[in-house]
Amino acid sequence: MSEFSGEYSVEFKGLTKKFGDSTILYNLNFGIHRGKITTILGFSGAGKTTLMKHILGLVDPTEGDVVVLGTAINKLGELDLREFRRNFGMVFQYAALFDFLSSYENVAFPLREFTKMNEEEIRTKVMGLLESVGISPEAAKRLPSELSGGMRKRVGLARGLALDPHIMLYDEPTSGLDPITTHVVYDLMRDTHRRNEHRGFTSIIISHDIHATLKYSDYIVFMEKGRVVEHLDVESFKKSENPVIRRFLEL
Ligand SMILES: Nc1ncnc2c1ncn2[C@@H]1O[C@H](COP(=O)(O)OP(=O)(O)OP(=O)(O)O)[C@@H](O)[C@H]1O
Repeated sequence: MSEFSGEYSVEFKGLTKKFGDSTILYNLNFGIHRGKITTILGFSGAGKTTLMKHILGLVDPTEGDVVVLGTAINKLGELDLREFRRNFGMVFQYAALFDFLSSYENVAFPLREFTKMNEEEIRTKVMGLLESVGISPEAAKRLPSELSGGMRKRVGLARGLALDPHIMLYDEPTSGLDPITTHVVYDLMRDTHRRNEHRGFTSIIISHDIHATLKYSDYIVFMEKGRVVEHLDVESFKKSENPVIRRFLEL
């Protein structure tokens, strides 16, 4: 595991991405603060998911570098990249659990895949993780189809945390949830962050949800058409006079 201690967990250095003739990201230069919650906000098609894919090394920059925990991830070979991805935990839009595995087995999966832990160690770790996200031992035995949407997100979060990642990535983590469950999930994300922030744990969230973003983020990166319009701490963001931001805030 990385002992990285720089100011930014992720740095985009002159990142440009083109698909064919269309430019999707334009010469981005900024850093995502280590130990903080940063939300990437913007309208559909702004390039948020493409940016996230660069952080994970799933797509290569057309120009520039993406430096994660001090390593230019776009320069790693396949094997090193696979190992490096242990630094990340991910929670995607639809929780993306394995349907045929119980909650317990879903959380145990990365431990079986990537560690040499024995069954007893796995049990202790999985039950601790499930407890930390509010999943009972009884619910641990259930299949995802037997859980509510909010509970599936909790299990997804527990699974994302299994390998003690340095960076958690959430792509639209609450889409499809009702407003109350949305806030429960955000509370959980924040609690998870606070429990781990002493070790530089960084949370990066992609969202359209302005209200949750203002409530839960430390920093906000607002993107429009492949460019960063503002990158500010949340209090400064609320006061931004930028007309694009004002329009978004008034929605
Ligand atoms: N593999 C690809 N090939 C071609 N174009 C792509 C590809 N991936 C994304 N794009 C285009 O890049 C632009 C940005 O897409 P992206 O998914 O990053 O936006 P987004 O901000 O995440 O949007 P949303 O909020 O709707 O998910 C879109 O116009 C999309 O069509």
